[in-house]
Amino acid sequence: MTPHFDLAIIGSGSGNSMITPFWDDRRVAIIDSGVFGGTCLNRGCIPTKMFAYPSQLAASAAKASRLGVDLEAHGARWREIRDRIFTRIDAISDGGRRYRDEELDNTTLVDEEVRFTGPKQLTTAGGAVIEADNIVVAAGSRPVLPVVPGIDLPQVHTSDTVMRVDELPEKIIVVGGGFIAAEFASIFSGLGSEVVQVNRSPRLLRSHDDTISERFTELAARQWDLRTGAVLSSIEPLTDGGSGTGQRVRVNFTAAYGDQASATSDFSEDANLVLIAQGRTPNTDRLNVAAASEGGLDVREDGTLATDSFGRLLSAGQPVPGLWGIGDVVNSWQLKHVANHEQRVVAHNLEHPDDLRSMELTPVPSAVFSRPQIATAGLTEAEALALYGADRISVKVQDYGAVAYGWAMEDDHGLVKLIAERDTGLIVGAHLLGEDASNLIQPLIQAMSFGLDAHTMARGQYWIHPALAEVVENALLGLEVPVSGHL
Ligand SMILES: Cc1cc2nc3c(=O)[nH]c(=O)nc-3n(C[C@H](O)[C@H](O)[C@H](O)COP(=O)(O)OP(=O)(O)OC[C@H]3O[C@@H](n4cnc5c(N)ncnc54)[C@H](O)[C@@H]3O)c2cc1C
Ligand SMILES: NC(=O)c1ccc[n+]([C@@H]2O[C@H](COP(=O)([O-])OP(=O)(O)OC[C@H]3O[C@@H](n4cnc5c(N)ncnc54)[C@H](O)[C@@H]3O)[C@@H](O)[C@H]2O)c1
Repeated sequence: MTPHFDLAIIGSGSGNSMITPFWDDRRVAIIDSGVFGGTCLNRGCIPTKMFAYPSQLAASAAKASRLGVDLEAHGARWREIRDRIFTRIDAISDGGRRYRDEELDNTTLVDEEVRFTGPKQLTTAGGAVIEADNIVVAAGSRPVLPVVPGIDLPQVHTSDTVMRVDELPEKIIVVGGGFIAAEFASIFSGLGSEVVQVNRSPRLLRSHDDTISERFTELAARQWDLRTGAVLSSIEPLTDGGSGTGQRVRVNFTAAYGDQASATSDFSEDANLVLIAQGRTPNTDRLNVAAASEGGLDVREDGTLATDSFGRLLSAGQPVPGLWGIGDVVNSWQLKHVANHEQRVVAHNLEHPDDLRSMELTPVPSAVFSRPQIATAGLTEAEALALYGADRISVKVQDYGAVAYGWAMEDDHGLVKLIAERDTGLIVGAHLLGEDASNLIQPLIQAMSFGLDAHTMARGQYWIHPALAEVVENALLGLEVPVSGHL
């Protein structure tokens, strides 16, 4: 007999948190053909930050000498760092898997690839059919690999595998200029690898505000070998072996803009390891969504599945009863805190069909845990200019180096850039680059989320003196916006 569930969830990342106490007396299938716990836990947010922190410590030696302190980094014990990180992570993944598989009576773990074979019907790779009244698609995304000769060589990695290699690579080539490339170039250069980063466009982190993107590109070029205006064309094994960690590869790049104004010409670099970081694609194509409803599910141009604001999957623009979507497979933010919010909303909506709630949180913030860190929320200056026009916004760039704690740090690069509506003082964009940017931005996210205007935020509370947060206070005070009653 075909097993029938009240709820089936495809994906054990954010999908695993869908199983609230409401389901205790109901039958739930949690389906994942990969490692239990999904991307963030096993190969995403968490291990990367666990590598970023020791890397930052190693890199602090150079910073310290500017302040008259002689520190020396004697190298990083890669295997020890790797094993500390994954001993912890693998135990969490194994524990979560065991809990769902063995300890709970109401949940069934299906560790196979599934695809839709009918409305509310899934079939596993092994041919087992599963039916469920409700299906939540939380199938995530995966790295995009360019189709070039040599891409299958064992020296070529993505973020899925690079954190588990046996040796710290002597030399690594990072291909790409987004979040993942920025974080791994920072991690490996901090730990002592020679890093060459190659990006197609002249600027790194191009989706960020121009001031941030320009400053980060400049700082990256000071810390590792940055080449821009080039694309990967092929990778070939080198027969002479090379020193250090196994056989090296030769990585060939072509000038991205042909004969045009680019200063770059074709070039090759040898390395022990190549990291491809050219974006992630939603796992929609693994699901056979054409069979999920009459007429199939709606797929957006970027490959994500379309949902309404309640998280219901759509077919011809209409919600399909019982089908829901969360996370990277439905939104292009590809951020864990966004997936978590969507999960909470859909969990509520499944439990309360007569009181549906919308995904409502704005703005969506993010941080790049690179060296230096970057944090952002809301509109870039270019977006604000296009939306409001120059005379309706005020922009302030405040350097870390201009506040007391910045003097203590002898900071020469950190900045806070704020964009606000001139007539209301509401903050519409916040962009930070520098020490602890991922934490410093949080009060700005709070103000933007709750509609607090810039002057009230600056003068309606104490700012601890002389904490680094004064850089945010000063940026707020530098905006040309209405003055509140606070002194
Ligand atoms: C290197 C890296 C660093 C990151 N750092 C951060 C960060 O610092 N902060 C942040 O907010 N975000 C970060 N992210 C993004 C974050 O990890 C993702 O947004 C988040 O994990 C997405 O969760 P999800 O539940 O949508 O999908 P996932 O966690 O990817 O879960 C999807 C699961 O579905 C399974 N699956 C897919 N298709 C099928 C199928 N057909 N059958 C069976 N199983 C299937 C997969 O095996 C997978 O386990 C990072 C990502 C990467 C790659
Ligand atoms: N700290 C974080 O929150 C964090 C960290 C890592 C990843 N993530 C999430 O994962 C997503 C994926 O990260 P990512 O760095 O792979 O993607 P990304 O979109 O941030 O960057 C992709 C890079 O690849 C380049 N690229 C794309 N196609 C190319 C092509 N054909 N040829 C040459 N270059 C090309 C782009 O120009 C860009 O520089 C991010 O968008 C982010 O949402 C978040």
